[in-house]
Amino acid sequence: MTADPDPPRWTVPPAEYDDVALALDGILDEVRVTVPAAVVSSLASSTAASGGGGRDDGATDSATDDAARRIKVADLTDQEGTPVARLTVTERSRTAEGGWKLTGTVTPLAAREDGVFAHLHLPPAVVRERFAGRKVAAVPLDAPLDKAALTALTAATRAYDVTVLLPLVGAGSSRIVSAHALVRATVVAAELLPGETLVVPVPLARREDPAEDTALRTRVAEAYGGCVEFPLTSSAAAGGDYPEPIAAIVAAEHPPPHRQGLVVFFTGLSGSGKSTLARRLRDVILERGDRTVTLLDGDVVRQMLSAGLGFSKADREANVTRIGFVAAEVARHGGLAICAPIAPYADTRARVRQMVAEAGGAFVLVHVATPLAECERRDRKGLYAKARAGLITGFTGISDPYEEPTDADLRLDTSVMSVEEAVGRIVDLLTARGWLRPDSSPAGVARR
Ligand SMILES: Nc1ncnc2c1ncn2[C@@H]1O[C@H](COP(=O)(O)OS(=O)(=O)O)[C@@H](OP(=O)(O)O)[C@H]1O
Ligand SMILES: Nc1ncnc2c1ncn2[C@@H]1O[C@H](COP(=O)(O)OP(=O)(O)O)[C@@H](O)[C@H]1O
Repeated sequence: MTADPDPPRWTVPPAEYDDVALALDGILDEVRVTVPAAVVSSLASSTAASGGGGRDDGATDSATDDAARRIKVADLTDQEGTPVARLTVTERSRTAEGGWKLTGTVTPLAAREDGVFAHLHLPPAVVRERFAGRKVAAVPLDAPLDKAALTALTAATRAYDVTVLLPLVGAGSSRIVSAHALVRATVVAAELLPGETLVVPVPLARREDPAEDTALRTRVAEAYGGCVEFPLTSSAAAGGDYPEPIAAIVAAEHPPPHRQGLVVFFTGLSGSGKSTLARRLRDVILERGDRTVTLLDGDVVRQMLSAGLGFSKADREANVTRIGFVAAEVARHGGLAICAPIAPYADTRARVRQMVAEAGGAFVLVHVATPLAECERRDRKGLYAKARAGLITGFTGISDPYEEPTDADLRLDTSVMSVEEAVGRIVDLLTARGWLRPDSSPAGVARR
């Protein structure tokens, strides 16, 4: 069989990238990867352009199916686009969403240089060779070891010459601490265990199915030279009784709420009062002095981050997603971001909520539910009048949708409450949930 002269290439998502790494290390026999729709349609279009016929963009549905079926070899790249592995396809299948998955074997194209504690990485073959002739206990870990787990592990590995600790750092692998902290905590644990130890991070991505996770962990342990009877998923939970140096690593990842990343996200019609409340909230928090604040106001964002975007559904989604991305990064570092776009679509707001959660931040949705009639009466910028006159099309609330949130943490109607009252309600909520400290407000500042 001859390989395609110029195989298609694409960037695989993190979990698939982790599987590729495990397959290159010989832990998995095969990988199963998703073919991006754009890759299939561009293959189909290029066939059509060379005489295959098709729809406007040159690709019919059967042409895209044919194109996916014709992929025999593909180059899989890392996030920067560097090809890391060549896939030789053994099987193809359709996904429920109508896309394609390819299964196959991989060969290396470039050494994987990135990843969590990459310098500690050792392939199983190297570890087995290093400890040849010795009795090796290999223990996958997805949580920091607490005192009880360390005692159990010490007992379980007593009869072994070497203990290889395998912190699982693949996509979605640890729910208690970050992958980096898990490796740090494991390095500390290794020093607390008797006998010879080695720490090797393994990028095993978490599956949906716990049985599959367990089977894969056993496979990882066996690849590294042996498996001991030890609960593969550590029973340790956040708040477990950890030895001091591990406790410090876990605690650093679980700051008290007033130092946790937080996004306060205002949504509401134009003129509802989002910017006014967002600015006042920022000032109140700065006056209290307990947190720094990044304000991502709708108008300012549109000049900076979203210059050039208009008000079509796609442009609004892009604008709000960009705001969410920046806010999530602020939250990732323990900051407080206040956002104030109209954000008319529930899906986009949910996506922002998700991005913030993935960055480890908390998310508070404030619906500024001032009735349209009052927003229109205010009409500070004269835009409602223009929208009514048909001079502006697709104006939110007049000729474009606003999907009322059903998941708001607070609903504030500024036609019946003052700015100070509304901001006071938000401060009360943030304080009740611990994101602001109750004792840091100089009397009378929050409510004048
Ligand atoms: N067609 C249309 N619809 C709604 N709003 C319009 C439109 N055209 C311009 N403007 C002005 O743009 C401001 C809204 O921008 P946002 O970035 O907050 O909107 S969105 O979240 O992307 O939907 C909004 O400002 P605010 O009044 O501060 O909300 C309007 O002044
Ligand atoms: N209780 C209130 N809360 C917020 N804004 C109010 C209130 N009462 C009157 N306003 C006025 O309504 C207007 C709201 O405009 P703005 O804050 O720019 O809204 P948005 O950002 O939602 O478009 C401002 O002129 C503000 O002074």
